[in-house]
Amino acid sequence: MIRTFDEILNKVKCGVRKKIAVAVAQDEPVLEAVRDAKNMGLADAVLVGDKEKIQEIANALGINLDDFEVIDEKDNSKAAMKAVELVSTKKADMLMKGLIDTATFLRAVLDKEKGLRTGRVLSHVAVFEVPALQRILLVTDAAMNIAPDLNTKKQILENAVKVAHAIGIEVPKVAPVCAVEVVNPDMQPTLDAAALSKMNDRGQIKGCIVDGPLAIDNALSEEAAKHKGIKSPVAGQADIILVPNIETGNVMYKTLTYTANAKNGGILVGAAAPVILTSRADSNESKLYSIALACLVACL
Ligand SMILES: CCCC(=O)OP(=O)(O)O
Repeated sequence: MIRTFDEILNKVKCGVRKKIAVAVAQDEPVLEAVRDAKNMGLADAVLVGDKEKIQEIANALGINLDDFEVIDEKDNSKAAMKAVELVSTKKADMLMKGLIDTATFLRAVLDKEKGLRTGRVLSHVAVFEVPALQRILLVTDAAMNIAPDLNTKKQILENAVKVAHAIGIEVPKVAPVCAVEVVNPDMQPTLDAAALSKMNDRGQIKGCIVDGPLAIDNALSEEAAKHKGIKSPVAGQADIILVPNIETGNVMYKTLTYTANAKNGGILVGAAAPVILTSRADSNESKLYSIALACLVACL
C-alpha cells in the first residue's frame, strides 16, 4: 500500500524528462519546486512571467537561471495564455499554475482556440499524505467543477481513479460523501451517490469500488462506521473522497493542509496534457509533489 509522497516520488521513473511551462513563475515556492524537479531529473521548465521579478527571486534563492528558459510577460492573463500555448503546440509537456489565481489560470486552460480542452470533463485531483491515516487519500474536485451533475461526477470520479491507478492503488475505494449516509430525495448529492454506486455495481464505472452515500466520518474511520452500524465495502477505508461541490472540496483541501499537517499535491486531469494546480499559498514541497503526480500521469 502506498502511504507517502516519498514512495510516489520513487515511482516517477519513466525515463524521459518532461518539460513544464510555468504560468506566472515569479514566486519563491514555484522556483524552488522547479529547481528541485530539475535536480531530481523529473523535468525541465520554461518560466513565463515577469523576468525581473523571476531574476530577483532566483538570485535570493541562489538559483542559476541559465538552467531555465525564461519568457518575459508581465501581464498574468497573457502569461497564462503563453504557457498554455507552449503546451498546446507541444513545446512543453505539461502546464503549471504559478502565482496566479485559479480562475484566470483556468480561463487560459479552457480557451476555445489555444487551450487544452479535449471534450472530456476536466477535473482537479488532490492527493494527500495525512499523518492520521495509514494510506494516501485523494480528494476531488476542489478547484474546477463548481456544482457537478451526475454525469459530470461520474467523469470526475473516473479521472480520480486514473490518478489512483498511476500512483499504484490498484482498486481504489471511492466514497461519494454527503451530509448523511442514507438516500434522501431532498438531498441531491445522496441520490447521485447512490446512482454512482449502482453504476459501479453494473460495470458502468470500472477499476474501483464505489459505495455511498457516506458521511466523511464513516468514509475515513472504521470506528465511526462501526459505531453508526454502517456496513459498506468502502466505509473506513476510502482512498478517494468524491465531494458534492467545489466548496466542500476546497474547504477539505485547505483544512487538511492547515490543520491536519497533511502533505499535498494536485493536478488537473482530462486536459490535453497534465496540469499542475496547487493553491498559490501551498509550499514548494507541495508543488514538487504535484510535478511528480503530473509526471506519473503523463507516463500512463
Ligand atoms: C487546489 C486549490 C486551488 C485554490 O484554491 O487555489 P488558490 O488558493 O490559489 O485560489
